[in-house]
Amino acid sequence: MTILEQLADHARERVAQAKRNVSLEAIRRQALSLPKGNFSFENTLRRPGLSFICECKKASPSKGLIAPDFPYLQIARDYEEAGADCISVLTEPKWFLGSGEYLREIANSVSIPCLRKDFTVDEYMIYRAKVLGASAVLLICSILRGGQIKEYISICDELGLSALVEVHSEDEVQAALSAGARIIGVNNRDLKDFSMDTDNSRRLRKLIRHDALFVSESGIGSAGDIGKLRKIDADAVLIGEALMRAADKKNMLNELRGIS
Ligand SMILES: O=C(O)c1ccccc1NCC(=O)[C@H](O)[C@H](O)COP(=O)(O)O
Repeated sequence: MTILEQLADHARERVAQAKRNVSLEAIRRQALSLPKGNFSFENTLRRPGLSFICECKKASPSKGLIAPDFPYLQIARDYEEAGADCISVLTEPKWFLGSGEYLREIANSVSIPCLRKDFTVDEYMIYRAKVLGASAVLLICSILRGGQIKEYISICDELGLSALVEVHSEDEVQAALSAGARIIGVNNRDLKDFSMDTDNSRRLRKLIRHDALFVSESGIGSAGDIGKLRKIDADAVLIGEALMRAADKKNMLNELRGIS
């Protein structure tokens, strides 16, 4: 079983457990009772220039423990102060050591949009994301069927949340576009074997022109990487590990943004 299949299976178990405490109908009602979101994540990415989505990630399947000391609120505030456009918060508990509570607290403490970074396998997780204060959720094409991607985008639309639809191959770009994705994230990491190829963004960029916003994800860690992504007109970059390992995150983000 690949790590991605294990992550998806475990997400299904988490959802089954959560439903024993709060039913799907109850979480749906709770989410719909909140003011509808205003698609702030998507609108932020639509602004001219390259947007920076900065990630709060304590650990990962490929790297193990990345940040033994993880003052997530301070990290999120530092990102915002240093000019991050959005924050990505890992909520997966087993491999990433994330938590929904991190997302809730961060979303309450910053004024920029927050993405719930998790392995969405059930509509329940989208309603929960809204309740936790997220402005966007991640939909990974390779763990969803085409019909599910479309259905989940329409649930996001109902709630005013943005959907970042993640792809790794040409077929997945087509699936994302057919499902009506308005934001497509190209992952440079192959989530089945962890191999990294930052050229994947350049290759798939040609297939995503004006139909959707283009986000390059993973393995981005230098001003040189950012320069290449500016050249292909990426709308946004999603950066995790390079920032998490930097002792001075504000300084690192400034360097990546080209601000000295
Ligand atoms: O990061 C992993 O090891 C990983 C393994 C399996 C599924 C997802 C994984 N990462 C999630 C991400 O997509 C990254 O956290 C995100 O794109 C940032 O990547 P990076 O800048 O390389 O930390």
